[in-house]
Amino acid sequence: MAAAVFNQSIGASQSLGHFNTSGLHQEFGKGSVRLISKAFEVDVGLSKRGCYNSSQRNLSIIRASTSQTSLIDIVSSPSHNKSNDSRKKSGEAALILIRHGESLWNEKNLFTGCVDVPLTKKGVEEAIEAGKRISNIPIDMIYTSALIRAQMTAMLAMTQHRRKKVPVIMHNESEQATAWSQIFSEDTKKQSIPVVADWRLNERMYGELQGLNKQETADRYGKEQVHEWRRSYDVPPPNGESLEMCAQRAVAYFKDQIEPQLLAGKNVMIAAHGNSLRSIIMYLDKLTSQEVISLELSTGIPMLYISKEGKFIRRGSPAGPAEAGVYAYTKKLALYRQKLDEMVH
Ligand SMILES: O=C(O)[C@@H](CO)OP(=O)(O)O
Repeated sequence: MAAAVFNQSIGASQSLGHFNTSGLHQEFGKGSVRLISKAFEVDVGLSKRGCYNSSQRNLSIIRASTSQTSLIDIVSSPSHNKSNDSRKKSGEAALILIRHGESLWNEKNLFTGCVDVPLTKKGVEEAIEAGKRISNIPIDMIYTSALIRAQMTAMLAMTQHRRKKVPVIMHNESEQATAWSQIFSEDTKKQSIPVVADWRLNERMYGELQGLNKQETADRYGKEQVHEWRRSYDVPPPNGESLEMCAQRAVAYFKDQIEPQLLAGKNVMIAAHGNSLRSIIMYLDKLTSQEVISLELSTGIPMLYISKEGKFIRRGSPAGPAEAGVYAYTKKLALYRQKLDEMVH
């Protein structure tokens, strides 16, 4: 069984370039928005530089990622695992990015930014569907923005996870909040996934456009002006954040808080927003400020990266929970899948 699963892993690696491009194109082509060809060009570029090549076929066996230290320790100090770094240095970790499902203001075509509106029923369904797609990928840590649409998406997605660990929101806004939300059972902690909510993953602050209708704004100020506000890299909307400004805080947060977890071998899911995730993808995929302009993300579609030795390898969007390729991205994930299967049967 292990050999069979591993062979699938090798196969998935060999056909990765093709899978990635067609998988993403299909996924993003279906929706109202899509991931544009620029990103594929970057994919090919990475492949040419060797990131997707032989190292993929030579994956070392790594511990199944079921162990956890104290949730509070991990969250209060992302560098907590530094002492384990040498053991885990050659490790890989999964990074899942999900843009929240459709919100009530997406539905009304309003500029939303940092206004905190919930998901629509369709958004709820998208989040559940996203959860099915990643239900076999191990998750040790969850990061969301401070906004309810991202938090709902993360929580709804986790209702579908096969491992059935409980996502627990960390409260460190005050000493009392931290003390009052402690868990006193090591077993229960092991069955929990810490969820860290931070404003630095919030949607870009849209300034005086927040609450305005996108179409009416285009009619009033012109299509070009609105496109510049929405998609240029460094032109902010009136009194709001440009993508560059959004990237400064979102990518800094990713580097300071999330990357150390990945380097320590923790599998991470981030549920966030169109523009905070575009900034993070710009960093992961080394997109230029020109290339990121045409990067569009669909609501509720999970995107998987493998973090390996400080590099990020884009693996596209898991097509469905039953698809072998989803589990066979790396030997570690294949072994994890096997463990889950053994638990069920
Ligand atoms: O309104 C917003 O907050 C964002 C995301 O929905 O819009 P845009 O796609 O224009 O960046």
